[in-house]
Amino acid sequence: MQTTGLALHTDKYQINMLYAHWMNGSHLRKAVFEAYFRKLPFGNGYAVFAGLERIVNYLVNLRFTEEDLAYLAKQEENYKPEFLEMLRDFRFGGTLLSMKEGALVFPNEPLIRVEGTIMEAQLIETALLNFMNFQTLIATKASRIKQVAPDDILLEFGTRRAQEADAAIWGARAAYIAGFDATSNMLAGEYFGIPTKGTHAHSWVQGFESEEEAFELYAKALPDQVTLLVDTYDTLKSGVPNAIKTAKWLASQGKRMSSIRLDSGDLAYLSIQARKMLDDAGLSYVKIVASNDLDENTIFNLKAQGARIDIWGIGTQLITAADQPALGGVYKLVERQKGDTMVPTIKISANPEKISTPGKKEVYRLLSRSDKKALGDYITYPSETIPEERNNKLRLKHPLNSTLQKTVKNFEVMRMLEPIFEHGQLVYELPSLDQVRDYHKQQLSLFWPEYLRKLNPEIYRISLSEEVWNQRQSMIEAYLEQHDE
Ligand SMILES: Nc1ncnc2c1ncn2[C@@H]1O[C@H](COP(=O)(O)OP(=O)(O)OP(=O)(O)O)[C@@H](O)[C@H]1O
Ligand SMILES: O=P(O)(O)OC[C@H]1O[C@H](OP(=O)(O)OP(=O)(O)O)[C@H](O)[C@@H]1O
Ligand SMILES: O=C(O)c1cccnc1
Repeated sequence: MQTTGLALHTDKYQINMLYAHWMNGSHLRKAVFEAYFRKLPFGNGYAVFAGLERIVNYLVNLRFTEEDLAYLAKQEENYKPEFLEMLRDFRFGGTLLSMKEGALVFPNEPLIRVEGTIMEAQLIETALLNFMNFQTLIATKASRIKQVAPDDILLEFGTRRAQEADAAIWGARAAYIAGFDATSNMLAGEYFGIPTKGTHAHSWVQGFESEEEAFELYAKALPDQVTLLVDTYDTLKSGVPNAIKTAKWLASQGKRMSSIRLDSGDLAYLSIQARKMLDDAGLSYVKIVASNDLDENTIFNLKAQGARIDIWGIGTQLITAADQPALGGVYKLVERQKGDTMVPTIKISANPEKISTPGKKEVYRLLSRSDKKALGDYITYPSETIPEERNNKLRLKHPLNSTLQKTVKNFEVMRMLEPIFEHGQLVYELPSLDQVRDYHKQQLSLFWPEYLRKLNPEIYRISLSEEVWNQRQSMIEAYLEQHDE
C-alpha cells in the first residue's frame, strides 16, 4: 500500500492549471473547495463516509520526489525549471475539515472542505476524490448488506476480484467500518487490525484421493479452526456426511468443528438440509457458511426462503460494487481570493442539479431533543448562528425548490465537519478502526428505519439556511441578467 510518492497521483490538468497560475502569479491566492456527491448509490437512503485516513496519510506525505520532478521536466508542456524548483519545496499547508469516517452522509452536503492556496487545494482534487469516492462507495454497499443480515457474521472475501491491490485492502477496511466482521485479506488484517478468517478452497479437496481424507487431514492440521467446504463433489451425499465424520472425530479429541461452507447450488435448500443433518448428528454447534456471488438481494431472498445460514462470505459483488461501480463525488471551488477578501464562486449549469452552492459552508445535523433522532441536515455559512435554546425553531429550505419548506422545533445540533488540518498542521487524532465502527453504529442509531431501508427509503432532508439559499439565488440571477440578450 503506497503512502508516499503520490504527488503525481493526480490528473495532468491539475499540474497544467498550477503551472498556468504560477505563470500568472496567482498560484498563492487563497481558494476554498468542497467535495460532495449529488446522487446516492444503489438507490440507498444514505452513504457511509470513508476514505479520511487514506487522505490524511496522503496529505502528510505529500511532496514531489526527484523522480517526479525529472518526469515533469520531460513533459511536452515544457514547464519552466523555476516551476519545478518551486514544486521541490511544496508541502500541504492548507486547512481541511471533513466528515468523520463512518458518518451517514447525504447528497449535496459538503463532506470535505479544503482551504488553502490555489496551488495546494487544486493539486489534491484527484487523489482526494479517488480515495473518498471508492471507500465511501464500498462502505455504503457493505452497509446495505449489513442491513439485511444484522445478526449474522459477515466475511469480506473480495480480494481476488477487486480492482487491484489498493482497492482490495481499503475496500476490506471500508466493509469493516460498515459492520463486516472479518476479511480474508491478510494484509488488510496486518495493516488495520481487522480480524481475518479463512476456510479452504476446492483445490484442497481435489488434491487428495478422497474428500474424506482431505477433511481428515485438514482437521488434524488445524484442529482449532475447522471449516470444511462441502460442495466439491456432492454436497448432501458426500460433503456433509464426510464433514459430520470429521466433526465427530474432532469431538473425540475434545475439539469443536467450527463450520461447513456451501459454495454452489440452491443455498436455501442445501442449508436447510445440511442443518438438519448436522443437528441429527448432535452437531448443532457447527455453523453454516455460504458463499457464491452473494449480495444484499440474494441474502435477503435466501433469508425469505428460510435458509439456515449463519455466516456469509461476500466477495465480488461487494468489492467491485457491481451494481454501481462508481460514486460520482465532485470537488468544486466555492470561494476565491479577490484582493484582500474572499468572494463566493458558483458554477452555473443548464441542469439545475449541477449548479453549485457558493461560499464555504458548515453542516449541522439537527436532532430532536425528545427522541434524539435526526430531523434533517442544515447547511449554513460559518458566520451564522443556529438557535440552540430550548423550544428553538428553524425554517428549512429545500436546496433546489424554495416552495418546499419545513419548520423544525426543539432540536439539538451536531456539527458534522471536523477540523483535520489547520494551516498544514494535523490537528486530528485518527481514531482506531474500532472507534470508527462504533461511531458508525452511533450514527445509524440517529436515524429512523424508514431512512435506512434498502428499497425505496424515505428521503432524508438536506436544507440550506436562508442566507445560503439567498446567496445562491442572487448569484444565479446575476448570471442570468448578465447573459440576457
Ligand atoms: N435459493 C436461492 N435463491 C436465490 N438465489 C440463490 C439461491 N441459491 C443460490 N443462489 C444464488 O444464485 C446464484 C447461482 O449462481 P450459479 O448458477 O453460478 O451457481 P452454481 O451453479 O450453483 O455454482 P457454481 O458457482 O459452481 O457455478 C448465486 O449468486 C447464488 O448465490
Ligand atoms: O463469489 P464471491 O462473492 O466473489 O466470493 C468469493 C468466491 O471466491 C471463491 O471461489 P472462486 O470464485 O474463486 O471460484 P468458484 O467460483 O469456482 O467457486 C469462493 O469459493 C467464493 O465463491
Ligand atoms: O476463506 C474462504 O473461504 C475464501 C476466501 C476468499 C475467497 N473465497 C473464499
